[in-house]
Amino acid sequence: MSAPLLGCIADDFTGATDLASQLVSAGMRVVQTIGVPDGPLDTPCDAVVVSLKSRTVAPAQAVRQSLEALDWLRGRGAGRFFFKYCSTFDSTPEGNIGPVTDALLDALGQDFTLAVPSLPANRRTVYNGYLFAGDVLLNESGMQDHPLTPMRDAFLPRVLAPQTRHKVGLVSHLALAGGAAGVRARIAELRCEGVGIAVCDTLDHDDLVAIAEGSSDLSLVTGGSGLGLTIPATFPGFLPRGDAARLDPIGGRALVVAGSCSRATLAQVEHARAHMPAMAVDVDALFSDAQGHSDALVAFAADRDGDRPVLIHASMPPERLRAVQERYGVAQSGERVEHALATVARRLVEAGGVRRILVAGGETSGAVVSALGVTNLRIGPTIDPGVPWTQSVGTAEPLALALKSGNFGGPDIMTRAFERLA
Ligand SMILES: Nc1ncnc2c1ncn2[C@@H]1O[C@H](COP(=O)(O)OP(=O)(O)O)[C@@H](O)[C@H]1O
Ligand SMILES: O=C(O)[C@@H](O)C(=O)COP(=O)(O)O
Repeated sequence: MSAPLLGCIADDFTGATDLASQLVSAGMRVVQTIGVPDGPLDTPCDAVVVSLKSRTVAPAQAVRQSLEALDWLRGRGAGRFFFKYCSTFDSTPEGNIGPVTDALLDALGQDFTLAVPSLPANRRTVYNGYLFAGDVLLNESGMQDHPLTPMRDAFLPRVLAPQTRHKVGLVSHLALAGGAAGVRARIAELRCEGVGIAVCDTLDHDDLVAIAEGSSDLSLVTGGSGLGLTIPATFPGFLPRGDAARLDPIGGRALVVAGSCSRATLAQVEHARAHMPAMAVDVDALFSDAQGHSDALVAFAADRDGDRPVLIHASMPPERLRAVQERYGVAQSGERVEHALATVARRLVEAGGVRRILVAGGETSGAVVSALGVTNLRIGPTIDPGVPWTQSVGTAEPLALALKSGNFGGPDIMTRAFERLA
């Protein structure tokens, strides 16, 4: 089997489907694996995206998982690599963007890479090193209240510097004005200055074209999924394929599971509550009687007729979330909620006839997909930018899964997604 051109390592599952979907849009055949596979790759493809759940684990663990993924991808013959993290640069003060980038560079014997989080299609742009989400700076976008990775500084070189042992620099919009040649020249300059990781400004798609072309001789690039649209064309001789996004039709009951507390998901949950039966997770009940509360959630969702989706959500606004986290701890409450949502989804698939699931939230998606025993995902049509329908491989029956990044999607995505599938 021919080797994939591009090997990708994604630090969460929604991020992985986001990247996979951009690569598919650019005409690549993509396989998305859940974790690092045990064996060889049995499907021909142009790119492989290994989905990890490494965004918020301890840095040493994230590094270990990422190096295992790199080894496996190299073993499959991939020659260029992409470390995918969030377009809002989600990280803790210790990592894991810096430590994983350092480790991948070392393993590849390289001393330089780019950090390109931008995703202009979803209005994530970078200007003079400052990351914007929509019209506002990252730290005013709601991300300052993220349950696990609150982002309180929009100046990315300053966020990255304490996480890496490399000197951090900037490829600014001034260099991008010179197109791919401008990027190449700036990279050469930064290398002479001893910079190891350069954050890239990006305002629009043309900038992503210039960055992809100007960095095509780097073994490793890092960033958000935006570059996924422009990297494929930089492989000499690559011919985009037209049939990359076809999936089998999947019937069965529909479920929405929301564990994201982002502004976008909160608005989507509010919209969905007006259009489908919905039950909120009670975190206190999860701590006093996890099994009993899980039974109640399953019973609520199972006791519905017809094709209309049912919503189970833990999502809550920042002030209520803070109170929960003060009571039970950030990590402990997050894990408890993820485990509960994943258990409910698994039980409803095993015994409730659920075959179509939209999950909101990256960590939540990781927990759900792992509980369902998915090994690979085939990437299908896009619902909203960065959110494709996918089809599971490895489950007893194929499932239709949409793994939605917390911040992605229009207000009605939780209803519209299922219409798109029909
Ligand atoms: N009510 C809640 N109380 C405590 N933690 C919660 C609650 N709702 C969600 N969480 C946790 O918040 C985290 C949200 O992260 P994630 O699923 O990655 O969403 P996003 O995509 O917005 O980052 C998860 O760990 C989830 O379990
Ligand atoms: O880059 C992005 O914004 C997404 O692909 C992503 O990584 C989403 O992460 P979550 O917001 O945790 O779902």
